[in-house]
Amino acid sequence: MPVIEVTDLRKTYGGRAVVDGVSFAVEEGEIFGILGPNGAGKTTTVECIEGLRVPDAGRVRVTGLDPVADHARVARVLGAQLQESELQAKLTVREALELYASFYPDPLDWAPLAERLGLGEKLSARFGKLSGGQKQRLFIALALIGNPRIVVLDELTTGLDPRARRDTWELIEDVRAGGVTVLLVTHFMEEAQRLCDRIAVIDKGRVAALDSPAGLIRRSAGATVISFTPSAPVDDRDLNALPELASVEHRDGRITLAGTDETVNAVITLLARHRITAHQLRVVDATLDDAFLDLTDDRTKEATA
Ligand SMILES: Nc1ncnc2c1ncn2[C@@H]1O[C@H](COP(=O)(O)OP(=O)(O)OP(=O)(O)O)[C@@H](O)[C@H]1O
Repeated sequence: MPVIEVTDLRKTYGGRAVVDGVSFAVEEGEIFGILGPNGAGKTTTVECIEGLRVPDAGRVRVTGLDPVADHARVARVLGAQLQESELQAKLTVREALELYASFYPDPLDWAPLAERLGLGEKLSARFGKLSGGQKQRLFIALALIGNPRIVVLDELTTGLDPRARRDTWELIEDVRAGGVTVLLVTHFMEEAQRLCDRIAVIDKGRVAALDSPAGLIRRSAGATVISFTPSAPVDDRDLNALPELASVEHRDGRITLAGTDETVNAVITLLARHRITAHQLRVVDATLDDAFLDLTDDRTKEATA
């Protein structure tokens, strides 16, 4: 059963549709990612789910509740990462954790949570004196302290060093293992690929694609890339006739083709037929990075169309 349902959501600022008919559903217990370029409308979408912005049109439901009309009840099931301005500089880490724990009927024990997030040594430090990464970790702790059914994390690991980022990923996996649904807005492909069960790619206020990370990679035009230096010239007409070919590039005597496994098999057959040897042959699978660029870059779309 979906715990978040967004149907034809629209939000306009100054006559410009920033969210332009977004629909998706997040199932209970999944880690659902929202990925998209800067200004795509991700935060606006997520803040409509949190009840912090009022949609111009469309419907949002969180565990069946309207986040605007039922704000107090939604706040009890949905934990969200705060914005920096929402905490006073003089508050200590311990005070912030105790204060936020007091808002909820069944909060988590804050001490182990702080420890898990590497804040155990910082309990007496004032918020204003924390580093960017420490503030970030405190915001994650505060999003989880109410023991929510759903947690919304926007730019979860921005500002964290690689070690802290990996620790946070493990924490999120533990949180999900405990039955919490996670909605994650991220710019980091590695993070999305590692954590998310499904991803909605949002571009210019619309859902450009919605699939598992592997599914998005498979969908991208050049899911497999083969490159080689041929021992003799290869006719461009033969290359362009290869099945499922997405692109051909010639550089310094090297040929790079993007396509699928079928393209790879066909080019090998083609070379064998002409008795051409493929020196330094490399075959690489596309990454989520490639899929993301492919799904959100107009030039690529125009080129493949
Ligand atoms: N309150 C507002 N008033 C006017 N324009 C806004 C407002 N909030 C957002 N916008 C505009 O809406 C667009 C989408 O913003 P949003 O923050 O949702 O994008 P985003 O996908 O989260 O981007 P980023 O990855 O940069 O955080 C941007 O062009 C932004 O300038």
